[in-house]
Amino acid sequence: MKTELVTKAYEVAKERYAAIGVDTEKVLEQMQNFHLSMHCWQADDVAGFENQGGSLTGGIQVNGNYPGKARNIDELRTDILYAKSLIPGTHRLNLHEIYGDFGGKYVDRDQCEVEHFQSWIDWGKENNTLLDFNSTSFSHAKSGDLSLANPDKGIRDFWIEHSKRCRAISEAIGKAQGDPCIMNTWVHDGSKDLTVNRLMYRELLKDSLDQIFAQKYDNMKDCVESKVFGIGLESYTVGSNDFYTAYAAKNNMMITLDTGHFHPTESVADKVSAMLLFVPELMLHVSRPVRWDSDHVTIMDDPTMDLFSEIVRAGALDRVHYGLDYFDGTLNRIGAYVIGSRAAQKCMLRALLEPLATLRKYELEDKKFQRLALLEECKNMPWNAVYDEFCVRNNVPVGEEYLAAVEKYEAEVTSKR
Ligand SMILES: C[C@H](O)[C@H](O)[C@@H](O)C(=O)CO
Ligand SMILES: [Mn+2]
Repeated sequence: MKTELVTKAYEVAKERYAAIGVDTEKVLEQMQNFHLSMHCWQADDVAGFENQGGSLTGGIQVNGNYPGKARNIDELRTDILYAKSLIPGTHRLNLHEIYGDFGGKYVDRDQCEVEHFQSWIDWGKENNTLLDFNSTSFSHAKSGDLSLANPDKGIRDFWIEHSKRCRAISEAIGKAQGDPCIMNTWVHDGSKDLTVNRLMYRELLKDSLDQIFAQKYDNMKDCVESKVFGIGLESYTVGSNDFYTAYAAKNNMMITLDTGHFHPTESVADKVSAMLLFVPELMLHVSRPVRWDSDHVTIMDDPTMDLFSEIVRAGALDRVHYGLDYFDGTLNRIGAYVIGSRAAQKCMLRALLEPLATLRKYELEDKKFQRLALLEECKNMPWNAVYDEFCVRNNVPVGEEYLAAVEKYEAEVTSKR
């Protein structure tokens, strides 16, 4: 696309926004400081490099067998860097423990060490990419239906040890990169059918978490992720939303809001202002549920736009971390990264371009018609010209131009796998 065309459209947009009191240059600066934490697991359908040949378990599922998924650490890194080259701005990478550099050996989950992530730390430095981390309770012989809430002490201790080691790894990553590494704890623990022991499992989970989080660190931050249900674990989830909201509030910890982990009609956007009054920060797992937690690729849909608007309206840009979490094996996986990342950025951009001062003035003056009218007109404002300008300034393809770039990589790289 001709840069002059984009610039021309941006200049018009700039004037239109200035007329409603919005400074697009300031917003573009804010967008430059808006960093996603891209999930490493879209590149290989959550397989990882543990080398034990098992299948994906733990209540999650990937559908599709689109050719060209990353088969090893080098392919995964190359794919992620290519995806990043098509997304404006600078972004973090969110690793799961099973993506360690295990050198072809089988390293069990209770044996993982910082050394298995040293090459990731080096890669992050070389590629200007800060890292986040996740413990991994799924896809293991000891995963079963229960990990940290397992009444079997041996299994529970195994997962407690794993989680403690993951926190130590996160601390080392955070220290090395000079920026806190955010570690997410999500365990799938639950029950397919009726259980008469809801309290006992939750007591066990609470006790496990207390043991895991007893050690205090300076260079990592913890977050805990709830879920409404898992596949094959439909009747009960130990780490429900109520459980983790209470746990995080009591322990002054960060909560992870996965947009696919709530009842379909529940507004995740509405949780932002409620939770931020009681927990220090939020981590997002931006996904797209379709009927169930199906982890479809993020798009610019109403729930995602609402979510980002609520963050901006709450003045909470710096209290939220912006992880993505979807895994779709039915389409080009690099394309999936680009679509989802750009969609999240567009939702944030639209939120930042809202004439909030005017809208709030209308609301306080009880001008309901004016408030609604302006909210409606915002949808028609030329926000897309601002996004295009953001792409130009970051030297990445504008608009649909990235399709050709993804196709080229497919032809030259992934189709040859
Ligand atoms: C792979 C992730 O850890 C996983 O998706 C988790 O965050 C989740 O959302 C499970 O439904
Ligand atoms: Mn998640």
